[in-house]
Amino acid sequence: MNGKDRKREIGFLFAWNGLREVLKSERNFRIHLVAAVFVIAAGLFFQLNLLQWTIIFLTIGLVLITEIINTAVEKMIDYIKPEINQNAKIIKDISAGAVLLAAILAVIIGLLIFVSEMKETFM
Ligand SMILES: Nc1ncnc2c1ncn2[C@@H]1O[C@H](COP(=O)(O)OP(=O)(O)OP(=O)(O)O)[C@@H](O)[C@H]1O
Repeated sequence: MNGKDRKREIGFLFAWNGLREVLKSERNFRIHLVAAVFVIAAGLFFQLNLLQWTIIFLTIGLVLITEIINTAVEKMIDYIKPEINQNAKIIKDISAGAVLLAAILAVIIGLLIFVSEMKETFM
């Protein structure tokens, strides 16, 4: 393996480490993951089409990725400004706001897809 490949592999390992850290330390991330598993199970039950699956996976990704970035922001603020500080508060609140928005969008998209599927299947 040449130096460039080795560097790329190490970079990948660091990134993987980051995901493991979020999984280990963030309860909300684990809750979102469990929710994603339920949504995928529901998708299999209702036999979603290609477009619906694409939207579902994009939405799951949006929620998980915003949660990961929010965690990075929180950890960065805790590192550079561990004491009570108004700017630290605003930065964390804005970052948490991104997760909230993604979660609200996910609920709306989930309702749009699954309510129409339920109507077709059960009514
Ligand atoms: N250094 C700080 N100075 C002022 N307010 C802060 C500070 N740190 C956190 N806060 C306030 O507390 C809220 C919660 O921050 P915290 O870092 O505990 O995140 P959290 O929402 O509990 O996230 P998690 O549960 O994922 O760790 C922030 O949104 C902010 O309003």
